[in-house]
Amino acid sequence: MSVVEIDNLSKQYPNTVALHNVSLTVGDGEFVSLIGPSGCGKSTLLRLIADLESPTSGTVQVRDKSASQARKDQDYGIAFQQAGLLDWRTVRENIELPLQLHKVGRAERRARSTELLEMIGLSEFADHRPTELSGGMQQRVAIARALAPKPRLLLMDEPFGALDEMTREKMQTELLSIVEETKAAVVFVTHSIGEAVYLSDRVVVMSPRPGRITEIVDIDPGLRDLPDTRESPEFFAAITRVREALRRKGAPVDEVAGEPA
Ligand SMILES: Nc1ncnc2c1ncn2[C@@H]1O[C@H](COP(=O)(O)OP(=O)(O)OP(=O)(O)O)[C@@H](O)[C@H]1O
Repeated sequence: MSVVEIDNLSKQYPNTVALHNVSLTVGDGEFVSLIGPSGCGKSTLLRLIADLESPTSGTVQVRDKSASQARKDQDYGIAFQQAGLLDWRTVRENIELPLQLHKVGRAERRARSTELLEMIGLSEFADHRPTELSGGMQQRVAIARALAPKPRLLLMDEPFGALDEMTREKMQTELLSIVEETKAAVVFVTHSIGEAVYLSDRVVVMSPRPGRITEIVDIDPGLRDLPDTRESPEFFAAITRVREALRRKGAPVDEVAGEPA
């Protein structure tokens, strides 16, 4: 079953065609990364899925609903580069915020935030303010907040972009175990080829002017189970495949021979 169904989506700003005829399906529990040069429309595509923008033409469906209905129903969690936590609320209160909006009762909210705090390893910081946490810790809280209502879909726009390399790798590993546990599908925007390869089932390669999908690179699901994935020749081979796809900037995916539309 598909979680996101994007059909012939175009987005035109007054001076820019940000996206042109983009079609993409994201399956249940699938991890899909969007990668491409600056300005190719990655964030625009994510914002259209989240109904934070309206398309010029084409459609987006989230779990068989229109994007706007899915937003009203809060069918997805969002995490962006800036953790975007509310400084006047404690860490626990931040995590509970979407549950409050869902009108979940106090006891259930507390139980869920306790479970999530444990999952992200920050139980002892429950009553701290976000400003007392490091960038990586804040990012973990933002992810826990996005996961609180148990969404089947997570939309993430460079959530680890501001972190140092070591914290970033740790967060990537944590994110994978979190989505494995919650079975959420993820649409993930990144500038890092390594990050895209490490996390994804499929890497969607985009090119600008007009923004479109040029190739989709499948990543071997066995890659993550290798003893030291990031050091393995298989990992570097996959990175090379994505890098070459980025260099090709070829025809849209439905015109690339042998590629599915
Ligand atoms: N609100 C807006 N008004 C006008 N043009 C916009 C707006 N938002 C984005 N654009 C344009 O649309 C194009 C795609 O922008 P978008 O932010 O989606 O790219 P991106 O691939 O996410 O870039 P980056 O990797 O630099 O974050 C760019 O040319 C940008 O200038």
